[in-house]
Amino acid sequence: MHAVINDIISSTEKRVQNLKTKIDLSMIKDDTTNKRDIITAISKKKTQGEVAVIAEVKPASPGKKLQDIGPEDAAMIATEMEKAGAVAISVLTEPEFFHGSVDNLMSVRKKISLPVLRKDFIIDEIQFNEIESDLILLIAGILGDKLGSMVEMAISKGFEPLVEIHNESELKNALETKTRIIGINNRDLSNLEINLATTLQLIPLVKEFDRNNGQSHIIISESGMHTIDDVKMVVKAGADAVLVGTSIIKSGEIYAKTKELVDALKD
Ligand SMILES: O=P(O)(O)OC[C@@H](O)[C@@H](O)c1c[nH]c2ccccc12
Repeated sequence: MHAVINDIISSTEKRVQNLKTKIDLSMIKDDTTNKRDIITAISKKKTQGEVAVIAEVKPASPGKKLQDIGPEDAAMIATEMEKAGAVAISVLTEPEFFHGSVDNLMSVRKKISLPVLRKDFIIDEIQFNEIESDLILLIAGILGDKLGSMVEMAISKGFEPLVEIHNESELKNALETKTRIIGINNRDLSNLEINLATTLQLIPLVKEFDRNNGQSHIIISESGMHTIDDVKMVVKAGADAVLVGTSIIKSGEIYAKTKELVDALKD
């Protein structure tokens, strides 16, 4: 792990300790009734010849500020993304390194009707009780042996888990869990470098597993995509959806940039 990731995990451990003193167990929700389904939404995009773009409300990444985003701005940005045809919205809730907040997520989920992904560093089940979302990110490289049980707990709490992996051994671990969605992160958490070839290399392994086991995972390519060509490349390789933050936020034209990527397959 890169030093920054270790710092993020330490900071998350403190947040979790703090949550444990604050969250009353009676607050635990297992509300599976009003969840928004991303799997159907993704297949619908495909039949329309559009790219399933999960657009991310991302105020910063470690050491790089993008845009101050409070709850009102988050809702406005997400509304533009929804209008432009995004299939789902990802909202950063990690406060220290990504300047996100659970208030941003709450505000977004109230304003729009797309499925919402909670983007954070989930290391303890108590975090499932912090806020409601449709999907929740679980990072294989961080959870290690705990991945399978965290996936099951997330499901029992009504979340659709999105398990993020970056290499073959993390993928193997992910495929042993009950997750239906695999996110291939093009960013290597050990050096923070981006390489879109990660997606191209790992997709065939998922497909092979699915063929041999009669399963069909949804594959999302995550991070480092900026252009129509980037998106086309990973979709042609078999990605069912793409997760894009930085290039949409940095463009300053949320609607236009999101739409450009949604329409990447049209000419
Ligand atoms: O901003 P980008 O390069 O388009 O990437 C978005 C998303 O993939 C990235 O924010 C991300 C991927 N995995 C994460 C885990 C935690 C926080 C953030 C992330």
